[in-house]
Amino acid sequence: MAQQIVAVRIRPLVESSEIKVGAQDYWDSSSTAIFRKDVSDSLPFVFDHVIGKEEINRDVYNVFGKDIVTGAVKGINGTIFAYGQTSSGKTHTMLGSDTEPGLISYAMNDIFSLVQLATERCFLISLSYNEIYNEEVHDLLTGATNLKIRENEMGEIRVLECGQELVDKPEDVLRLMTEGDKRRHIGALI
Ligand SMILES: Nc1ncnc2c1ncn2[C@@H]1O[C@H](COP(=O)(O)OP(=O)(O)OP(=O)(O)O)[C@@H](O)[C@H]1O
Repeated sequence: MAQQIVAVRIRPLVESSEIKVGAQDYWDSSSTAIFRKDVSDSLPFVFDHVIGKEEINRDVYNVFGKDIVTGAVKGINGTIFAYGQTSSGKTHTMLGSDTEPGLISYAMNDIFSLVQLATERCFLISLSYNEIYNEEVHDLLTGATNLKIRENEMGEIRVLECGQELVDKPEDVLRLMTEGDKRRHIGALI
């Protein structure tokens, strides 16, 4: 049975663009809901989890990513998906920064470590990298545009004819995903 967990992550205000111009933090939270501070009787927006602004990417990965990655190595399909408006923190969460690795780094390290331990099985690890923009699917590895998406008889969603690169170490994945101006596209790991 498919399981989905939806969490909202509250990010700190950004010094250079938000604190400097006097932006305020309007949200209070509990462990599963967020509320507007400035609205009396604000209705709660409820999620499976609220990730507080003090939590770093490693905490987020350990709570939300690790089980999905461990499951994937055992053959269970899994997706980690960051969704949100511009500047909400998708790239920070998935890719990270020079000072803080993102979920993709933690996931890749775990995948390659788990695969090395599973000596009784053989693994082929490949990367596809697609962007959905204005309802169109683009291939960020090959440059192909307007790819088609189809569901197969197993109920799996596939992007048709998208490029694939074989990878044999975690660093290959980050290099392929960040060379050129691709850094801005990152929001999901499937
Ligand atoms: N949890 C966090 N802690 C500290 N800074 C964060 C956090 N999340 C995001 N930021 C900062 O907020 C800013 C916007 O984040 P980010 O670039 O990740 O947004 P995005 O959702 O990927 O935006 P876009 O859709 O425009 O690409 C960046 O300066 C980033 O460093």
